[in-house]
Amino acid sequence: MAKGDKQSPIEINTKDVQHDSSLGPWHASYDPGAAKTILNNGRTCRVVFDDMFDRSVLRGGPLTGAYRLRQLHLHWGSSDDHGSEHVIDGVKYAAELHMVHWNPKHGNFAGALKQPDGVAVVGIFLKVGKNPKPEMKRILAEIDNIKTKGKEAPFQHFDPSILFPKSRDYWTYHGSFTTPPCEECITWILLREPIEVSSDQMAKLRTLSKSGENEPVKPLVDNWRPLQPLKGRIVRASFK
Ligand SMILES: NS(=O)(=O)c1nc2c(F)c(F)c(F)c(F)c2s1
Ligand SMILES: [Zn+2]
Repeated sequence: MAKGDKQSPIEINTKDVQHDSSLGPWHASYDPGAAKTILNNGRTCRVVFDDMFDRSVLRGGPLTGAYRLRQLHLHWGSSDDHGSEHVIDGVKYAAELHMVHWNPKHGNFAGALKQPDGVAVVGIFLKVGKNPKPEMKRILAEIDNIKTKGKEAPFQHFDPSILFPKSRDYWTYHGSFTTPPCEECITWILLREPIEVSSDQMAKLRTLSKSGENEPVKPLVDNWRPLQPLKGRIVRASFK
């Protein structure tokens, strides 16, 4: 897979993006009761949702049908000047949040990974600024409970749509998981407007360790994949 021609992440050069007037708005209708746990899997910090039914779904935009929210996670750097996976006109953000949804017409998540329309990921850029979004506090407050690899804590009554920026403007393209085995099953929906976090919040994220409880601390940082070749793909924009 990783040698395919639809790999992610990519750099988005906005001069090459094509506005597509047929791209409508996307809609997330999430059930706060679907949130279950937050965990440190040694590679990222992940919030897991109940995806047995269509409780929390994403629809519209470039998608056909309703995609179920399965998990959200983040990628970040060892300092505030980098960390995002996608890069916009050379700009790297401090972090990138991914909300992972899958298409139930493929039966289950494992089946969806094998399909080009199997998975939809909403990507939100995190920018270090002066007025951090209070909604990020809930996730960061849990960091102390999941410091080491394998640690998991209950994470309930959480509606991740509170993390969305004001604007719904997005870029979309077909790509892959950014972690091995990098299946090319993702419709990426990258939001143009970043949300703000504080430098202290980024420092908090960097206190996560990728090693287990009784092992020497190895800071969980720089869990982003390098840019992949565009290979002729078109990135479309929902906005002019
Ligand atoms: N960074 S990503 O492209 O959003 C992304 N990677 C993965 C991955 F490697 C997995 F094994 C997995 F089960 C996922 F749900 C995702 S979602
Ligand atoms: Zn990711």
